[in-house]
Amino acid sequence: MIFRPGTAVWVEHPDLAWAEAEVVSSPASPSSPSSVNVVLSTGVKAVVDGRKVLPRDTEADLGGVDDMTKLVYLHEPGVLCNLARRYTLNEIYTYTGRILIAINPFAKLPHMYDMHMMEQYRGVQFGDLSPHVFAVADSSYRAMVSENRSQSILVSGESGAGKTETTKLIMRYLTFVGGHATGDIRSVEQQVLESNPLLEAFGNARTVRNDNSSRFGKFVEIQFDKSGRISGAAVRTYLLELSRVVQISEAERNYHCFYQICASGQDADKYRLAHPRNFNYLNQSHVYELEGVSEAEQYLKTRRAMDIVGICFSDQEAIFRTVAATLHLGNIDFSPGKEFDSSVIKDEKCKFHLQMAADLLMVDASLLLSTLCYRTIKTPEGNIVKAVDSSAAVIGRDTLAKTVYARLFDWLVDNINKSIGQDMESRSQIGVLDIYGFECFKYNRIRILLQTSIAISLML
Ligand SMILES: Nc1ncnc2c1ncn2[C@@H]1O[C@H](COP(=O)(O)OP(=O)(O)OP(=O)(O)O)[C@@H](O)[C@H]1O
Repeated sequence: MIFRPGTAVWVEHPDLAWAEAEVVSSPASPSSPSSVNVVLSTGVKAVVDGRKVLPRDTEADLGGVDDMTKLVYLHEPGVLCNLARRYTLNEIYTYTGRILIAINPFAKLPHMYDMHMMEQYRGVQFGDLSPHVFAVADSSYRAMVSENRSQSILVSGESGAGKTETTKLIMRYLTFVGGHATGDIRSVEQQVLESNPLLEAFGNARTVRNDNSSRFGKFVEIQFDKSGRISGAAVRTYLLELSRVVQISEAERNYHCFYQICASGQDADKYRLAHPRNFNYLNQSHVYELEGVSEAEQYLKTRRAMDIVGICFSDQEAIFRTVAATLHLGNIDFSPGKEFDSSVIKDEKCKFHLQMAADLLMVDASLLLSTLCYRTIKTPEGNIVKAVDSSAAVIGRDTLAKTVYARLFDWLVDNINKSIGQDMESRSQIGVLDIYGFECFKYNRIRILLQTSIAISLML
């Protein structure tokens, strides 16, 4: 693009992402035909790559526009500048056509979500009022009723962007407009929310961006009868990040339940647990505590959530036995055996953890050990038992820990659904997909690459 001198432009900036500038001359020199001489709004002169210069609308409203399709230039700096202008005025929501962009306010805004606000958005045409998450929920509800078709709302964004909070707000609004068919005092929203501490204890962890990051995808399905009243709900979870059970990066943590059980006092003693620094699955990062969080209190909260969901005492005991067993399992280490490519348990300490893991899982300790140190290969002539080296034994141990944890999580979700009450014959549903947040690191692991590509393909 050729820019005439005096043209208002955006130029890429290492700290600000984009900076306001004005073209002085273009091209800067015959030897570099694509570069442009600009002067930034700070007065600094610069020569920039003309391919990274974008036009700027000098007449744009200083308060921003509520729908970005109204922008003269719908490019990255235009969008960012508009969102920033609105955010300065405490407008955290902006539309781009039917898409709602929400900026995390990191502050409580009760007036934004109270009953009065819900009344205001009820039945109002999308776009008639200021952008709001209730407008999205309302238009979805009305489309479901008038078209008699199920709807879904996709909530996506970076880790810590506010997806889970937004999902809760959508549920609150749907409960408000949909009521409950059976007149149950505990609303579906309440029931789904009451199960949250439980899901969070087992499926949330600290990441670099969020102390309470959901490490699983969640599809909350609100079911409606033919008159548009809520008749049930279900929570479907998927893609729990299992690698976290056995491997964590510095500054992150494993799932909350592990720290909670270590701080549970008598229960921790019963399961022969100690401070998290003593367990291989927890001490790969040195973050053991979260600011303002008492793990002992959280443990009681998780127990209470289990009571609410209707998990009986003996099942609760079995759940925490499994969690404790996972920690002991992670402390079983191996040394090379006498024979080539074989392994043996490393020392007395490891033998203690093996015995504990076996007792808690209610399996035979020597059988557990041989399962980890040997592999059975099925052949047409019969089974061949082959020893494995110590690194393969460690992989086997970690796979076992991840599998046990995955089964435990699925079992919990099944119980939550039984407690909430699904309507198998519902007429239509509104599904809210809270896809788990992607993270941007300098070097992204394959998991993050896959997560991000799923999030992007769902958005398209
Ligand atoms: N609308 C909002 N109003 C007030 N605070 C908010 C809002 N949205 C998010 N927050 C704040 O941001 C924090 C992180 O939000 P949330 O847990 O919803 O992020 P997330 O996108 O679900 O993250 P992750 O993908 O890591 O699970 C919340 O604990 C809350 O403090």
